[in-house]
Amino acid sequence: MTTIDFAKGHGTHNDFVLVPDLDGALDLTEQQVAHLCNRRGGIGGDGLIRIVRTGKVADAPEGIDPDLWFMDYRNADGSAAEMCGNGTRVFAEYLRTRGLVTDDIFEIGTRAGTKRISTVPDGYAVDLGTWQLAREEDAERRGMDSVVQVVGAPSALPALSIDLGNPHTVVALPTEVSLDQLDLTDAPHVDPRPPHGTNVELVRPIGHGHIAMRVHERGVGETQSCGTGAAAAAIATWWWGNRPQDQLDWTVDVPGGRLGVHLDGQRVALSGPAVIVAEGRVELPIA
Ligand SMILES: N[C@@H](CCC[C@H](N)C(=O)O)C(=O)O
Repeated sequence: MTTIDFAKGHGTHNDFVLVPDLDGALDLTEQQVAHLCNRRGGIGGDGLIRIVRTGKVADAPEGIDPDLWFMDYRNADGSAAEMCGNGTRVFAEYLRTRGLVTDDIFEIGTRAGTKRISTVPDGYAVDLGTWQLAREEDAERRGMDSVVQVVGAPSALPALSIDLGNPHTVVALPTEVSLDQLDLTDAPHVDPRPPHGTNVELVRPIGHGHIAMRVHERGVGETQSCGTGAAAAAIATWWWGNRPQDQLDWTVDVPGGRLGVHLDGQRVALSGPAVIVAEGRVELPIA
């Protein structure tokens, strides 16, 4: 029987199983990740983060310092994802509270490249890097590039696809559709179908620089929060509003709390809390 150390943490209730693998010896299968993330048979989480040096990660992108701590992120179904915004803060909290990092500003490796993290009064801010419109020509011409059908909305809704390292499809809800009436049990249907799947954010404007959203995450289902999703939602709302240069700071309310997003040209930063709630040892099922 193999048992491993774990910790459990969350960022605005987007929750993760953290697995320290300080010497890079663990090779978790999809089934083992799915088991650990299972809320009944395992620890439970929206995703799993293995804490390992970049140099020990076979599929780490080139160009990341091999000594940097790497956020090896997997979704609850075991699939690997390029990026997790809330995960970066929880990862940072683990590194700092366990003495693996002592600086207030430091870098980590991710499948979407090196990310810079800073401690801020309410937690951490992470520079998510550059964002792209996934289908710029369509977006510039029509203000949208796809349509989304979500249970609870009377008709298909226009949407904008944004790449933040991982894929997002953002829908601005018309005034007659409330966030509460949507049923996100199943993944919303996105047309055209994104080649690698997508996270879908449903957004409602609340005020100046302030939006609320719900999210259905690729590889997970509906979650209480998604950091890269909050960034995508703020970017899309800003972009639809003709990119006002006096509105670069956004507050994004998610079911699990509140996140901050700062836009800076083609770059975007995310801020919010991070909490470690438990740690222990858990038995790993045979792969
Ligand atoms: N919750 C995360 C995003 C996690 C990855 C996502 N499900 C994907 O597959 O891209 C966040 O806070 O950004």
